[in-house]
Amino acid sequence: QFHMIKHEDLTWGESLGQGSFTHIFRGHKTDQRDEVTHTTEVLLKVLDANHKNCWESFFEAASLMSQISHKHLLLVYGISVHKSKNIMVQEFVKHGALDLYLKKSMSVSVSWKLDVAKQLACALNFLEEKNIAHGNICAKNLLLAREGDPSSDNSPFIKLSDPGTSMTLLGKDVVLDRIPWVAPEVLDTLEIELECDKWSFGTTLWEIFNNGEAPLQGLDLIQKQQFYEHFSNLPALEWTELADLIAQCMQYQPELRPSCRSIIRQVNSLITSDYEILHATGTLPK
Ligand SMILES: N#Cc1ccc(Nc2nc(N)cc(-n3ccc(CO)n3)n2)cc1
Repeated sequence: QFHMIKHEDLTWGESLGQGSFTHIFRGHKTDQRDEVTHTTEVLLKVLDANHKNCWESFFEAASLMSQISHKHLLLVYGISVHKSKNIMVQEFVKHGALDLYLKKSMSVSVSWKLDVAKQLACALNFLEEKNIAHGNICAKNLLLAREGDPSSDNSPFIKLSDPGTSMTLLGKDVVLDRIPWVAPEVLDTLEIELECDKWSFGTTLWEIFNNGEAPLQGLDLIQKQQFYEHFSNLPALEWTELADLIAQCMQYQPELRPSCRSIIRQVNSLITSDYEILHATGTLPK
């Protein structure tokens, strides 16, 4: 169910950092189509050699992304296996991960952030309709394809990245370190259900409206575990309606979390609300 890409058709560029058990590089792939050679810029995601046992889950995550296609889901061209290297070949998304982008550019507007939130909600709704749980929703896995800028008022465009190695194969410490993105019930079951993505959506909203600052950043793994044991909540944002939506998503009882339809409706009402107009124009409508 995968397009296999020959290693000799890949050229490697600079390293762009690393994720859980993976390294990412800029690169190119060439393919011959009716005697014409096409060169495409790609992102090469390599599974660490010392985590070879995760290769099924690494490719399973990728195959999830290639079985379905949606404008807000990352395009995976295929995989390449060469000697001990397992490589996922992804479309290169121009502006990279949203968390780094938000940290760098402190000037994105409330409407820009709401636009991104709505796109993520649509991607989750699409996955929910297919009964597919992603399992790793966070700002680091939201990729910015188009910046959108205030002057020409064209809007941002995001793509949801692959979920990466599944929770079950990650060590307990890696799962604990994903607090508060990972839903509390996952710590016991290590099972990813649709409701888990709603919890993570709440955490990601919090990140976006805190300019990419990671929630619970300073806490160690014990303190993170206690955050859940004490049924704690993230600090509420000053925009009450937004804080309410985050609180609904981050309810400890999975069945109480809102449906994606409800999340989209609530994000839409935030978009049309006075607070947004006030922040966009500096004045409230008469
Ligand atoms: N400076 C810079 C810069 C870095 C990366 C890209 N592009 C890109 N394309 C992808 N397909 C995936 C990613 N990722 C980045 C983190 C993760 C974690 O999952 N993915 N970045 C563009 C500019």
